[in-house]
Amino acid sequence: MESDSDSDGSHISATPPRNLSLSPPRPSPTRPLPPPLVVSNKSRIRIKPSKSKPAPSGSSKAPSKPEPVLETPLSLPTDLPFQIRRPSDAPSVSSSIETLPAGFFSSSHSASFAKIRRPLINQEPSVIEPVLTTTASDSRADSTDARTRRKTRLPNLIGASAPMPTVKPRPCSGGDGNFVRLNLSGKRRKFLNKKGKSSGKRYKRGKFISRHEREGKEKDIGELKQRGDCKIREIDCAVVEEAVAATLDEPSEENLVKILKLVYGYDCFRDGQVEAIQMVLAGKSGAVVLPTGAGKSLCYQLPALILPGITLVVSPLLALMIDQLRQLPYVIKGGLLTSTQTPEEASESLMQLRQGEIKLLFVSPERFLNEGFLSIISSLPAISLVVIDEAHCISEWSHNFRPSFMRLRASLLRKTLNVRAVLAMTATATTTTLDAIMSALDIPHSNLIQKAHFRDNFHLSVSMVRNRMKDLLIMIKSPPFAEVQSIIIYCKFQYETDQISRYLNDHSILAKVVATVAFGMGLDKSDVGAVIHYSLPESLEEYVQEIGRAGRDGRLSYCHLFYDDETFFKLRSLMYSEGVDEYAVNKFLREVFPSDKSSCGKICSLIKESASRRLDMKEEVMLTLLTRLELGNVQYLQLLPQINATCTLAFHKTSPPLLAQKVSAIAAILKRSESKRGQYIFDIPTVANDMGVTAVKLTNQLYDLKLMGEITYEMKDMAYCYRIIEVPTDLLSLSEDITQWLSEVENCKVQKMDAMFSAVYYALNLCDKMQGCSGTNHTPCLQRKILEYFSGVENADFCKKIDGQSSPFLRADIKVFLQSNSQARFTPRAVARIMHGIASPAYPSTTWSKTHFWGRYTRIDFKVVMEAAKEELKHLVGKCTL
Ligand SMILES: Nc1ncnc2c1ncn2[C@@H]1O[C@H](COP(=O)(O)OP(=O)(O)OP(=O)(O)O)[C@@H](O)[C@H]1O
Repeated sequence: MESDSDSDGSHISATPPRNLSLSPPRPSPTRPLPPPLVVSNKSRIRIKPSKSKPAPSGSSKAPSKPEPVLETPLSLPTDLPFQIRRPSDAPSVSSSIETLPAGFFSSSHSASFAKIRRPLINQEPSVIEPVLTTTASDSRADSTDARTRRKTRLPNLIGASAPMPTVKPRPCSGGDGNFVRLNLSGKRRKFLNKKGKSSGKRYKRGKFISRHEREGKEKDIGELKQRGDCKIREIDCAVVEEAVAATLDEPSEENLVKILKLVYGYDCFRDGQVEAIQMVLAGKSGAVVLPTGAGKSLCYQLPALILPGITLVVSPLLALMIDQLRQLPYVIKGGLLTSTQTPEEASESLMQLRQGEIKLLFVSPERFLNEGFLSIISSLPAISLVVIDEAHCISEWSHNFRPSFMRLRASLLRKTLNVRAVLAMTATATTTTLDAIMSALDIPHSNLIQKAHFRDNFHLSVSMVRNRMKDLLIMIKSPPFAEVQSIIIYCKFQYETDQISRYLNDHSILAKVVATVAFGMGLDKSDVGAVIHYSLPESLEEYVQEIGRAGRDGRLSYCHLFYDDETFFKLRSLMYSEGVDEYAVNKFLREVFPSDKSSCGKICSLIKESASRRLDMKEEVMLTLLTRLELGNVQYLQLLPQINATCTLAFHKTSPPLLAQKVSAIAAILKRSESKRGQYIFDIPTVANDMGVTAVKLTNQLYDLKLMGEITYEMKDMAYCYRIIEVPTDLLSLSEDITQWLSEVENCKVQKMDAMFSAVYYALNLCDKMQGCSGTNHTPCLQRKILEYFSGVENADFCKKIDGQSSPFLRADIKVFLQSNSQARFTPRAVARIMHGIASPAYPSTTWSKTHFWGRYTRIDFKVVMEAAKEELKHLVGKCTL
């Protein structure tokens, strides 16, 4: 297939290159990179490692009402990129949580809404794995430029009379290659505090902010509201309204361009935007697949302004929602609804929604679990449009599947919520993923708007690693990287970021370390001029998303990837870290469904941590299975918001029997609780079932009693909560079906990893260096590989690093391992995981990495190891749990 690059790739952008030598470093991929240039003060880079802290466990000590919470706010530096990864050192692209940009809550930040405040009591654990970001602190561009070109980021508050920013006309972007206004200041964005001084704080996570700081933040938000009211020149609203009315009557391109100019200051639309906007304005549902940074947000922002009803935007990460809310033009009144808000704040937002003060509402997919939310939303004035941002998260065949996105189906959106049109947007969907998205949302193929998969302003290169750290240092110090304003370095493991940070600091290079997937996914930071992949990405989707953070100003950007076999083997092993066998699926189903056939309607819970260990199944996998049991062909259960399942309660005023006479909840608790040293311990769902109420209702009643001083209580054991709809009659065939599905998902992940390897291998070894490729420029061939991959083209030169070959020592080693651990009951998968050095809930690395077989066979296909383990276990009947 033809590359979509129309040049030799050394200068592929239609727009001017950065003011630097275009010749990239010239090392051959297998030879060391050139010696470092002398680093002047001007090009120093600061690195500051982030510290990952475990999410606080749920506790009833939280002062606010114990409403179950599904999203997790993390405050991270707003001026920094960041990445959330899986809890272990294993990398993962899926995260069922939401994150806030660091520093978002800090008093110095120009926060754009006042709604995120409450400390979480029921949150999913999250671990941040930093992406190392290096940001050159020199300011090469002159300050006049800086003043004139700095992008005005205005808070988008919910107030009805929000004034408009001054809008300057911008040059026509003219296609995929031209993007954001340039930011040549070379200076870091500083967020000013109340006194107009920079706070100096760079990194703070929401969960750990003190009350004092929180109060400061709220004040700031109030000030921002005021500032918005008085300091910014208003656009003539009447003119905008007139243009909107005209466009409603006749949604012609001419009318749309008028609004575009008035509101954004852009002269023309980019490829795909008008079609998408017109489709949505016509009330049609559609899918939009445009490259990273191509301007997908505009495809829903303009309709949100024009359409009479509300636009809901479902986004996978809180950080993205905030970023997008912040970037909304003032005329579009935006809001955000998350379960991190207090009930009062949430109802205030809902009131504003009802009164039409919010036109565009960002929500997380988890919100669609909440019946209260659904009934409120369906009672609202018309929802004109639901937008699914990062829609690939809907599909299990994508690189970033999120079970909660599965809920966003046409049936729910159209039938239950009576939504007029649905718009799915993504930059990274293979044909299989796209089919899955469109079928889930009932979008006809004729309504697919798909443009180039790839922007054309990337200079891509790959090199084989010798000494990765050294190679990196040399690369950062050499042109063109040395002259780029901001560089992101993506790492897979947190320890790598710490190592790199120390190493670069030792070499007089300062850099910042920051984290979360949000920066890999959708954040729009215009001054990133280069991306370095310190480790191999897990898929071409991930690669494309991550390099997509560079060159968003339309200028040529440099993306280099360091490849080494060791990392590849390690990552490929990790693709098997979530897999589950039929044995475990069966055990899981038996735990989920009570043996009592008359349990339909019953509320049940599954305590996450203990179940995960017992079943040797990751919590995310359990959630995926529960979601499938809800949304599969047969609805076996209905997922409810997560709760803390175990409550320990103490009475303070009235004696328990007396209080029980007055309060039915207490009577029910006394019947079901175990008394220990004056405290009453009980299971929330059990008592809720007895009372015929939901777990949330029961906890609300307890909260009221606590406010009255009658009781105090503590809650623990975060659990998935669900109502049984139908008990499956044939558990065996159901587990068979689910296992088959899980195995296909696992194979798909491995194939993605192999495709990533194949593209890199091709660039390094097989490319004939024709059509612009060279030892240091692999743009044409990588582009071709990416395009083939996304179009589902099978190609002959697809190469795998790992085949089905075994090792003569494998069986013998497994035998020795089993004999020396005869006390344990292994499954073949558990053995294979240990041989591949993959930790799992029942076999944590803290214990099992001590065996010298740990990770010994990463170079042998996981399935081959598993087969060998199966054979060996057969010989050890009694110890085998096949
Ligand atoms: N017609 C246009 N002309 C000029 N700039 C535009 C136009 N449309 C959008 N932009 C700008 O392009 C930048 C990138 O847009 P946006 O963040 O919507 O990209 P995206 O497609 O959502 O990218 P990603 O997939 O990486 O999230 C924004 O700063 C936006 O203001």
